[in-house]
Amino acid sequence: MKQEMKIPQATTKRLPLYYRFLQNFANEGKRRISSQELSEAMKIDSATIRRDFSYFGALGKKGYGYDVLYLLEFFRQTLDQDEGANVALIGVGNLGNAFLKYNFQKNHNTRIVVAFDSKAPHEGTEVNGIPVYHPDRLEEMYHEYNAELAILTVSSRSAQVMTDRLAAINAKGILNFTPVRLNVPESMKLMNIDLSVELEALIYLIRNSD
Ligand SMILES: NC(=O)c1ccc[n+]([C@@H]2O[C@H](COP(=O)([O-])OP(=O)(O)OC[C@H]3O[C@@H](n4cnc5c(N)ncnc54)[C@H](O)[C@@H]3O)[C@@H](O)[C@H]2O)c1
Repeated sequence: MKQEMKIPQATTKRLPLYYRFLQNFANEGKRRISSQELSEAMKIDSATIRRDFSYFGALGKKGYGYDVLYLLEFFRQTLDQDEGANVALIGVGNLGNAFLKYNFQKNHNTRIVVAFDSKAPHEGTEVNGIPVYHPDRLEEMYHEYNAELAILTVSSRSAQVMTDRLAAINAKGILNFTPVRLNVPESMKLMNIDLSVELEALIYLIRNSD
């Protein structure tokens, strides 16, 4: 992202969501939207939306709401939607296979360009048209395919080792699906995705709603 200011991770995570909803509104021909309308569509409270938007400067006007096309352009640039990113997938088991079969590009400019699995042959194979190599070739192929970041779906015992190797080749970020709390250098961005944590949060919401 181009932004230099410190934006909370929770806000960052919502940006692609805002972008998608704004795209829908724009496609419907809507040119103006209030935080209340966005709130109802996205099921996020309007105070959160206003606070999120405030990190990017005063994007809305009182009594007018937000200019949909302006916001869309703003988020598109902020999220680098034009450029997209090349992603490497490390670990092609149950989860990794599902990611290779899911076409990210339908919604985003981001794509998995190369994958690695210890069961793959040295010369490589293909899953859904995406090359899969043995991890012996990580350092060589990561650069060959211009990967910027990695999705980590290896078994727990390999998680830190592969993270260290990714750090050594200056991978910019890791989306970590393993349950391991990874040590990464400061220069590397890390996001952890844990379905059980998300599920617990949902259960909490269900139990505590009136
Ligand atoms: N975050 C979540 O919500 C969630 C959900 C399910 C599983 N997981 C985690 O995701 C990971 C993958 O789960 P899975 O069910 O796909 O497991 P899996 O055993 O089916 O797949 C792991 C794959 O990693 C490969 N691998 C192991 N070491 C490697 C290395 N050094 N380099 C490259 N590939 C390597 C294995 O050959 C295997 O194909 C696990 O750590 C699991 O705990 C997370």
